[in-house]
Amino acid sequence: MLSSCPTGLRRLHGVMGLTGSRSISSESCKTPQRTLRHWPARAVSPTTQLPALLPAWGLLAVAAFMAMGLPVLVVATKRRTPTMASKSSEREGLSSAWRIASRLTFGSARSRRSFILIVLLFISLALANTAAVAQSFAQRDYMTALSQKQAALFFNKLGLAMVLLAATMPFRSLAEFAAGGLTIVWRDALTDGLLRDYFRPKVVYWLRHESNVPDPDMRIAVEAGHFADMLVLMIRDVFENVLKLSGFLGVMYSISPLLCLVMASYAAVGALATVKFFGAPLVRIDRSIKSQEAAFRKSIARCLDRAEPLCLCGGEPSESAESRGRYLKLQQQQWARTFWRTSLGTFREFFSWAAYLLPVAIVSPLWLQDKVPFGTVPQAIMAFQVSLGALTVVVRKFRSVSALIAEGSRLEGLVQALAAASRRAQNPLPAPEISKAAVEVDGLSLSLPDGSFLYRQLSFQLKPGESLVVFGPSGAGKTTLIRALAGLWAGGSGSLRHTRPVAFLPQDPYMPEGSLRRVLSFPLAEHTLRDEDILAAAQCSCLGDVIARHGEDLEVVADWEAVLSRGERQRCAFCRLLLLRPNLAILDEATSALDEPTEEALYQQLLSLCAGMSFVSITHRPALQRFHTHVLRFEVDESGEASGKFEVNTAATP
Ligand SMILES: Nc1ncnc2c1ncn2[C@@H]1O[C@H](COP(=O)(O)OP(=O)(O)OP(=O)(O)O)[C@@H](O)[C@H]1O
Repeated sequence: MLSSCPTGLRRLHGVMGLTGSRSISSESCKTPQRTLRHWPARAVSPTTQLPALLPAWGLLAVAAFMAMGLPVLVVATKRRTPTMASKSSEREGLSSAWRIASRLTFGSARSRRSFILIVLLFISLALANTAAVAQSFAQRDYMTALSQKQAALFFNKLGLAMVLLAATMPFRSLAEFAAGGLTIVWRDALTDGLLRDYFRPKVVYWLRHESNVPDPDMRIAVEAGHFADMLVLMIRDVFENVLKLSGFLGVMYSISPLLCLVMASYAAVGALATVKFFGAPLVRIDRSIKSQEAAFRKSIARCLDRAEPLCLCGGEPSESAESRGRYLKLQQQQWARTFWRTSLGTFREFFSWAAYLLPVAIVSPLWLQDKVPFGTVPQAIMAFQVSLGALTVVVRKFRSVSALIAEGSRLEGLVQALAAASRRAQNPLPAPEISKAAVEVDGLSLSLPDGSFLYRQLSFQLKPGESLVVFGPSGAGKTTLIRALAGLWAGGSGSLRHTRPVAFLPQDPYMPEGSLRRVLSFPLAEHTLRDEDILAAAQCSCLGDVIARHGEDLEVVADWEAVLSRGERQRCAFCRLLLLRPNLAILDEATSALDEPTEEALYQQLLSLCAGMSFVSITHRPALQRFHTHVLRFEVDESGEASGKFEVNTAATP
């Protein structure tokens, strides 16, 4: 039966594995023999089918490389001239997106799940596409039957086409499910990795101070999800197109090798033109729009965060002008993108319309010369369109490709910045070490980023249980000393050692979101503490009125940053200190917003409840001196450099 089929069709049987005697296509082979007088029946044995298809596959490889690989290489290897921007941690182009994508697939804890879902996606798409190719044969047959007015054969083949169409549905649903699952797994892997790096000790500090990534929140919370979404869509497209290509290229080659060659050249020219002329500008503009959108959003969010001081100083008009300016910059880029997208769209439109005429021009003469049945003409058009579509996926999806590359490079920029911040956090200068003494500072010199020194050769020592008050003019470097003790400074030399655990209380304490219990016990795990201990510590921190106002309910939730006064926030931090009871407490103007009697009451509590604990206080209030055993006094000379004088406090309260 096969030997009587047309050569090309038999070749396709080999490719599609449809060589069974009752297969759809072998059925269809009978029809033309019965109905078409001039259809040549060239006999080719099944064993020669694969070698005969080698030219088609060679052509496919070259065409696929030219249409997909080469343009992608052009974008990936495109480098900007070295500028300040290109020195940034933002990695450019496809290589960044690729690094992120490959980490998701191979380097994450979820790679097994990803692999299973990718295989499921591939198999379901392969089955759906096999059904689609088989359907194209049924279509050819019913069109031929229609042209020859063979009603019975027409309805028979039409029914077969409908069955095949229905068969693709479950495979399509399965592919949809696998793609959805893969998006979730990849977003999870990406978000998890970024969050873990973001919340490593002290990383956010260095990210804020030394990186040029102004919007990590946006990248983690929004763009990671979007990137995973687009990446899965892209992979699905590539799978689908490769499968279509392998199915329909065989069909096309069986009809006319010339058609195959024309299609491959046409696709290669189209894809190269797209990437060469539209690629680089669109990727660059997309990335710039992302950054400007983030800056615009941040300028609005900042005003909400600092609503009270902004309203009090009447800064709305000024901030409005600032935000408007950022928006106008964004708008300029949006116009540029619209221009490039319009040009790309026009090119694509022209490209696809011209593609309709080519198969008609090549295959119609064959039918007119009775070399092929009529159904071959629509089949060739369909195969040409599908194969061309597959080869020009870069052309058709270039908007998504450029957005994917832009977001991939921004995420890679964040990954790089987090890695740099993490290295910085592990290597502060000077690096604080653990000591048995409360604090030991020996020959400490701290410098600013411009290389100038705040002070040099500072030395002092505090034994366990001793305390130190630090005085000095504004800008002398008192807080910088605290930063160095916390490992948050990167300019200096000398030795810096202190006992652990240590608690730092800044002037403006961190207020977490959540319940009053969390605010009073942060960063301790709040549910490991008993209510009565938290309430007692709050009472000792002069927070009785705040607790009473909330009905002594520790579960009450509010925007504590906005609800509590600065003095109340400072008292919350004091409450945490009483619960934590570390070996060393460092208070940087931690009671500056309190009235003097409350401040003194808190220090009294510190001395009585935390006996044996050492503490260092930075303050501008001389009245606090009596609660400390030692004093460090900074003075600044004419050159702007400070020097510190350390002495025992003879006026300390016993
Ligand atoms: N990251 C930084 N980059 C550049 N200069 C900095 C940085 N951090 C601090 N400085 C400068 O270092 C100096 C010391 O700052 P620091 O905050 O230690 O002063 P201070 O003595 O605590 O002042 P105040 O009493 O006003 O709080 C200031 O002139 C400040 O501008």
